[in-house]
Amino acid sequence: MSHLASPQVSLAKDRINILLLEGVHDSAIKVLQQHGYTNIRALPTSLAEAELIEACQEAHFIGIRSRTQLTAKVFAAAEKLVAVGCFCIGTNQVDLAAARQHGVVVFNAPFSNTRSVAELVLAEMIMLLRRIPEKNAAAHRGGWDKAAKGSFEARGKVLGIIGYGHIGSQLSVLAEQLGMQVRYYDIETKLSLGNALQLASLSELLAQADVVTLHVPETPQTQWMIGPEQLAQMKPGAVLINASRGTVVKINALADALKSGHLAGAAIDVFPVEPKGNDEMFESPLRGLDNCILTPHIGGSTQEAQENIGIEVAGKLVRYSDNGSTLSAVNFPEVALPTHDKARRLLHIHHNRPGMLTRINQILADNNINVAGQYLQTDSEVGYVVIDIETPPKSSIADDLLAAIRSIDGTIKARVLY
Ligand SMILES: NC(=O)C1=CN([C@@H]2O[C@H](COP(=O)(O)OP(=O)(O)OC[C@H]3O[C@@H](n4cnc5c(N)ncnc54)[C@H](O)[C@@H]3O)[C@@H](O)[C@H]2O)C=CC1
Ligand SMILES: O=C(O)CCC(=O)C(=O)O
Repeated sequence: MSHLASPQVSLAKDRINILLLEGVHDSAIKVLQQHGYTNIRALPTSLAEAELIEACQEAHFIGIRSRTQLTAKVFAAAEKLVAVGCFCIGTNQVDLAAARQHGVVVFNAPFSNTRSVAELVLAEMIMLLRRIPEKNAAAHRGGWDKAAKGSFEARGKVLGIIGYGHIGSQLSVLAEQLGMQVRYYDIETKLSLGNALQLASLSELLAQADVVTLHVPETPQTQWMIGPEQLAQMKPGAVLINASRGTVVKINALADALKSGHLAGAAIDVFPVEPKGNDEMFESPLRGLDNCILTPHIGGSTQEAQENIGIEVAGKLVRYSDNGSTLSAVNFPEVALPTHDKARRLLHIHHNRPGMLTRINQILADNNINVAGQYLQTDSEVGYVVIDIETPPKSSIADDLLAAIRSIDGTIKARVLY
């Protein structure tokens, strides 16, 4: 087989199409441009599935936040897609398994907006303990509720944190500065910061806390974890905060607990169904309840967080595109790679079956190609091998060699970096 037919088998950067949705911060665009990626389409909103499928046909990289649903159907249609950047923490809006099956690597920003969420929750906690939402609403209507009844300091109160990860643990430290007693429940054993205490069960936490706040990811185990039974276990007059995911709390049950007065208040940032854009009507059984703070999923929406997330996730996309590194990918075997100045780099994503590497190496050997370095990581389903090629020299790896490697049964995707 000749490997000299055509030297150019990877795309020039100006032919790589990048689609950014949901108002991803300009910092991402700057990073991409600084690295030579100029073909960027940035939209302020999310897209519904049919529009998304159309928009994805030509995209090599897509950037989203929490609204865009990247379903198996979208991945099946997005033939050129190489990687997805979630410019947020949560990746539940992406069918990660489908992405992996199509050889699409997914990245996120695991902590850049966590301080913003912790600060918002801290503020809401104080507002709720002081009954500010209903006093504020009354004042807007001309009322003047100056009573101290039902208003409390945060000092000395018990804060119950469900999910003691990046957000929950930062909140724990901030709340202790206010003199609160922190208790938390997590399915993992965690390092307790300060004087925080890990409790053995959710029920114990619900029974003890004056303020309950949720900081868990969306998983099958967290779905509807707070329903009528759990709300009934909370202390009368306690307050609930949810800035995690809308599927964690049964919203009708919460509305009932607020209307009955069993709970004194709530602050909710995330909802089972959220509008796709700023112009779509927000519907919720919580609307109109004065003791409930409603915010439009803005826990992480600060200038600082969005700018940092833009830089972080765009950086991960650039690194994968330029260098092949999948370090910190959420759905893919992680491979950390050195630079490849003196070599061409072949990236091969395949179903994890015995003999894949042997077949790739056989093709390289048949073509008298010398391997300078080889990196392999696999998980139960997918293998990712990166091969640095020193000989033949840079200009002589060609279309037919890549075609031969792509034709190995079990190949999902293969590309070459120059
Ligand atoms: N409202 C907003 O704008 C934002 C919302 N989020 C949401 O907050 C969630 C948490 O964020 P981080 O603290 O950064 O995540 P993290 O992954 O650092 O922490 C999550 C914690 O929850 C625990 N956990 C998982 N399942 C659990 C269960 N069934 N019961 C109890 N604990 C459980 C984990 O062990 C972990 O310690 C994210 O997954 C995301 O959905 C994150 C950022 C912004
Ligand atoms: O800012 C966003 O779009 C989503 C924030 C969020 O929920 C997350 O980071 O998981």
